[in-house]
Amino acid sequence: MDTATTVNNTAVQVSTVDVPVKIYTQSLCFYYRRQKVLHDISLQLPANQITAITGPSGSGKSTFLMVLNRLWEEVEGCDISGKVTMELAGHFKNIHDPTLPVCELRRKVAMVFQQPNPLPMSIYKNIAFPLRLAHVNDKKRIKENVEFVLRQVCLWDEVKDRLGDDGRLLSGGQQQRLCLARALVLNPEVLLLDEPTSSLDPEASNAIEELLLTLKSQCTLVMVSHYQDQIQRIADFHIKVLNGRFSTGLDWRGDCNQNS
Ligand SMILES: Nc1ncnc2c1ncn2[C@@H]1O[C@H](COP(=O)(O)OP(=O)(O)OP(=O)(O)O)[C@@H](O)[C@H]1O
Repeated sequence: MDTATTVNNTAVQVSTVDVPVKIYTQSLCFYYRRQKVLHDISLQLPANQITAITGPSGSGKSTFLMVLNRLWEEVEGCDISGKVTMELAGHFKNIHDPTLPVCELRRKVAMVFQQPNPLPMSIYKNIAFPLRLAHVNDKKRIKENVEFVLRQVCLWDEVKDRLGDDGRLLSGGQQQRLCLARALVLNPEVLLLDEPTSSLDPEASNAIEELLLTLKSQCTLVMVSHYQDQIQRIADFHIKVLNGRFSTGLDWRGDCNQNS
């Protein structure tokens, strides 16, 4: 592995390779009820790459993901300082800019959680719901999109005859793939993944890893993972966290071209 050396406003330079930046954090700190759990994080996340975040339990990995789509604002007693800038629809924006409504940010920055969280509605509606929220009303288009993303996450064959069943009746692994499909249906620019394969069997896990590699062409992936072998297989960059402090540079997988 190589280590990132220089950063400017448009690219992370890793050895002799320049990689465009999608997300900057500047002096980012995060507090739960005044307890500081993220400490002064300034880093750059490369566009259209998979960046893996690893670290011991409780070190702040999930909290960092929640900052990137402002999900922390739904949790009582939290506070933040510093700045997060993201390239969205071709423009760099402070994600806390009042001109960027949080619902619009979350459409572009989707998240899949460690614990699958299907909505209390049918399998079909779980996927159609975000489309409806985004004012997509064309039933044919919704149907096509639902099928497309369910195929993408290798769930279509298992659920095509029971699309009206409650999503919560699926197995844990199926629920995880359903939630990934729901995250993908609005074509996010950034996909945040918190242990995306932790509830999957090896076959489903391999299929999802393959999918994540293909998604690099359409979005930037930031993935928390405890699995070193998974990081070796699919991540391009690697950031380590310890007690809310992030390693200063990105470790770059020298053989990342294998995953391009
Ligand atoms: N809602 C909350 N209120 C108070 N403290 C919290 C809350 N959520 C998380 N924490 C604390 O913040 C710190 C970081 O938690 P976080 O969930 O981000 O860690 P993590 O690295 O993702 O852990 P894991 O690998 O176990 O999922 C921990 O000390 C945790 O106890």
